[in-house]
Amino acid sequence: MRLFGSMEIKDNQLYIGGISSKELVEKHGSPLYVMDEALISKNMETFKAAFKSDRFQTEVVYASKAFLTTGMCQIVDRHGLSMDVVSGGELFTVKSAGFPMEKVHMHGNNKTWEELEMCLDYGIGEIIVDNRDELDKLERVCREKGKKINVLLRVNPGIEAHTHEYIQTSTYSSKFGESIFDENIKDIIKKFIAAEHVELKGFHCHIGSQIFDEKPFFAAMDTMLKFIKQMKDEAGLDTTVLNLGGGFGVYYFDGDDAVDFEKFCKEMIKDLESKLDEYEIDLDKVIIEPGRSIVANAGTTLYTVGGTKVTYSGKKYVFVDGGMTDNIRPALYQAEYEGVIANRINEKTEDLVTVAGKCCESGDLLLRDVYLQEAKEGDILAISTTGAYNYSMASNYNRIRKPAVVFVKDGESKVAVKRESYEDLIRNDLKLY
Ligand SMILES: Cc1ncc(COP(=O)(O)O)c(C=O)c1O
Ligand SMILES: N[C@@H](CCCC[NH3+])C(=O)O
Repeated sequence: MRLFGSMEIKDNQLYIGGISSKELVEKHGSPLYVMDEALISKNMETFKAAFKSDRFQTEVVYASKAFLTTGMCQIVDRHGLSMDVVSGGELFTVKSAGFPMEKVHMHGNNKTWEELEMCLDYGIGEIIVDNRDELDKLERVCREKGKKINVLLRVNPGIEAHTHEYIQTSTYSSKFGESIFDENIKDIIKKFIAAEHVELKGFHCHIGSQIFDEKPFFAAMDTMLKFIKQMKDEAGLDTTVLNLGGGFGVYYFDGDDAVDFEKFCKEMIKDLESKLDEYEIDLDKVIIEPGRSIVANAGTTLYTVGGTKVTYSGKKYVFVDGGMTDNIRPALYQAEYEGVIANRINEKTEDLVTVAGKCCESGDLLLRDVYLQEAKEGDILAISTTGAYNYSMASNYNRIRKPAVVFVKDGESKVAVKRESYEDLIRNDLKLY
């Protein structure tokens, strides 16, 4: 298993943030989401330092869908990043954490009336409007409240990125945004420009997630710049902000060629600057929205092994006390991960096993056909790179209690989310009779 951030091996054990896996599980129980705070901070600072230009303002917006808790909002705030939210729930969390509302960007392809009202009541910085109908909705809410709001229009530049089809967002049939190839696009932009309560600041695009190949990002950027020029010339677009979204691929398992985001951001800025000259346009601000690349490698899930089984066909399973309820990604995207027996990490990895969770689904598999140290009941299994889209996509299936989340740093662990209790499971249930 590749080690990230503060991970180290001492006394035959995996340590994260200066604490052994055994101590973490003894103190906080299992399964346990462990977040390496120093690595999250480092990633944020890297993005901030690398995504800078003398030519235009830049803004790094953390895509909170990847992982959001109140404590995470505090970390994002400490590092001066902005925040992208896509629902009333994310927005409420961010507001309740005391995060500055002017740095919040609201997304979503189907914002409800209630969510649009929240955006205006909370005074958020910007709404990314998904489509022409949403503009009408937003105008109505603004009119009723006597308020104005800055917006970007999400457009689809039609760039196919090589990633799982479920997480591509810029194919011609994607549900997100208005296509730049729509025959009415000029009129749509004019409608935005003419809108009384809405200030169109520019455009947003996001081509997908977990993308390794850098070419589609550059292609999207180029297409967007040409589109901006066209809209300036043909639709009278004035000030311009360009938000290029997120999607930078990270390492999960052997063979993944992660985007070096420091180098990539610098190249992106250089390319943008030279294209602005080439196309004779100016941008006021360029924004990126990394989610996964900030938190994925900083997360490790610790499980307790309940036992093993060899099937009639000879397949060996290791059973753990979590599964698809805390990590849906293998079942949803056939995602692959790396794992180790964290309390005997130096032992040889000679046992070919599949790690299964405890849900009533044959597809509830966390690691498929991997070599591990020989696992026994009571061992701790660590799976790395679970910081993004694990906790945030956790489910209620089989009423398995959701794990606690702890942040670790310099030998200290802080609980960021308490483990769900049995009482929590029925807290909102009402008897019908
Ligand atoms: C609009 C938007 N911005 C940013 C992101 C973050 O993407 P990632 O976590 O891959 O960086 C997403 C998710 O794919 C998204 O839909
Ligand atoms: N949830 C997805 C990615 C979607 C990103 C948000 N648009 C994942 O786990 O990889």
